[in-house]
Amino acid sequence: MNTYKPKTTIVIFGATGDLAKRKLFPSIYRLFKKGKISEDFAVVGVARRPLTNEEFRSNVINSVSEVDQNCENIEGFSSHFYYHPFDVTNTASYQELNQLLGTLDDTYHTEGNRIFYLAMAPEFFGTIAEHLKEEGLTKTNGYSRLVIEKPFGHNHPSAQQLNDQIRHAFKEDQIYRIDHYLGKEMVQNIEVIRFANAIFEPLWNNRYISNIQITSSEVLGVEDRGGYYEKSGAIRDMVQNHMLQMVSLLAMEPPIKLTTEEIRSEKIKVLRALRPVDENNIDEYFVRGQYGPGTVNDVNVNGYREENNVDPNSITETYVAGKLMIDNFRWAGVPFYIRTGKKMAAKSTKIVVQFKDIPMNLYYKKGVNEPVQNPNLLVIHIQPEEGITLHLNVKKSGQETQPVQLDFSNDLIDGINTPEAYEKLIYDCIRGDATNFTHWDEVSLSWSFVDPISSVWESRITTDFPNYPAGSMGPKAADDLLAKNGDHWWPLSDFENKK
Ligand SMILES: NC(=O)C1=CN([C@@H]2O[C@H](COP(=O)(O)OP(=O)(O)OC[C@H]3O[C@@H](n4cnc5c(N)ncnc54)[C@H](OP(=O)(O)O)[C@@H]3O)[C@@H](O)[C@H]2O)C=CC1
Ligand SMILES: O=C1O[C@H](COP(=O)(O)O)[C@@H](O)[C@H](O)[C@H]1O
Repeated sequence: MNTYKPKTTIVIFGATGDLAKRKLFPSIYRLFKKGKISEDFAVVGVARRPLTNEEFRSNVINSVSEVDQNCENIEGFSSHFYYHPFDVTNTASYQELNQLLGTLDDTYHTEGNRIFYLAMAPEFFGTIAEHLKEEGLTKTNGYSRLVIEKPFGHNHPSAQQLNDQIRHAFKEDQIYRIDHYLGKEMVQNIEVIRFANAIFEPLWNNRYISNIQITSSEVLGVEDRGGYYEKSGAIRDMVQNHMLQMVSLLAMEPPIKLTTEEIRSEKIKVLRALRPVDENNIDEYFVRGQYGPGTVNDVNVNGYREENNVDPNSITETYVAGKLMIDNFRWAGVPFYIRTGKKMAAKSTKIVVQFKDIPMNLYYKKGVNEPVQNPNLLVIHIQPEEGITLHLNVKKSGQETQPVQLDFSNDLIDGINTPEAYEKLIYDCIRGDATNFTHWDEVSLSWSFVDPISSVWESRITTDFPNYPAGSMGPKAADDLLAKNGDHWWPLSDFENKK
């Protein structure tokens, strides 16, 4: 059993915000409840609104209680929380914060270990990082780590500028860029499924795999984030980060060791091998969509253009489907299809690995009654359910076959909900494991891939929007994208409720 319990002070910038309330406080609590962090920890909340320590602690208790029904020792937990109100653009306040951190280092014996978690709007990331260095908050006997939320830039130039700014204050190995998909249990399982199973790795290439499909569909729309989303769209919001991260985990070569450097280095090679898409070939590879009014779960809902803080003539895409080609030896000729969108029929993130048909299928006869040929599929269920399904063919009667499924459901093994992504990522950061955070090179290559696509879309005014009704699985053009290759999206409904 791992008995190492790291000691640290976590400073949350943006401690009165939505992310802190919904994800960060409950995740830190779960680590505390499971005994994964030592009693020697403190959390300092920073934001502008004037709260006392007691009021802040009460907010923490409320937010934890909302997601955790069984809040043992919540008072004890909240006693580790302190609140320090200030405007992060105010230089003088950082010195006061430093004094507080010095006191907490002594009170909690944290050995000067400090994590600065930037849960604030991105325009503050650079300023805060610079102030932390200039005002001496990073100069301690322990470690100083910077956790940065998304979005990391709006495009390559702005991401580069932000990176240069934070690199003045923190070295690359002190920076933990969050991609919360990398904290999901089944995303972390991709490597294990591939590299710990003799039956998969030998087949994991263009000789045996026909195509790989990654779907991340959402039922929710843009909610109250219309202002942000208008400038982002689905390509920046989901493709540049989460979707490309899943592609790189699925396509990377086996790392020589399971170290942060080796794993990241293999992922980076995948991103370097992505076939560039530009104005000359964009329609061959990418499709965009925007939801119109429709019905979700039997409720009539607005279209995107009717949402708050959205331009009534907006051409922002709320859906993207793409065919990604990885031009390397292993994957030449194998399409990686991705699709993601808001206000779709189901909340679901799934990966479907479709294997090639066997060279001569004795059981498949074209002609009368045409039995369906069922390719072998490996389905990785990321969310809401977590597990793996392997689709095989077995004997039905006579010379007919029928598809069957071998299921592994993660709930059955653990017997409890799997940990929140944020809980795992915060724990990794406290322990200094940056494997499930993105290196600058990954961020940079992802923006380089996505930028030409978004600039073409922004420059080409589409008259087609809205082109899919809320509650559907996206525009027809996304089906055509695969049909051109003789492929089709595996319907998510085929994989639901099978366990
Ligand atoms: N919410 C979510 O689910 C997700 C959020 N993110 C990212 O996390 C970050 C935070 O998001 P979210 O929590 O939703 O944002 P919110 O708008 O809810 O919170 C912003 C926080 O920043 C504080 N703040 C704003 N201006 C200042 C200032 N000048 N000085 C000090 N504090 C300030 C606010 O407090 P006050 O007004 O008291 O100053 C508040 O605590 C963003 O980068 C977002 O993109 C990423 C993924 C999911
Ligand atoms: O980063 C983001 O992710 C969420 C989807 O995350 P999930 O864990 O619920 O799949 C998305 O809604 C949001 O727009 C985006 O910023």
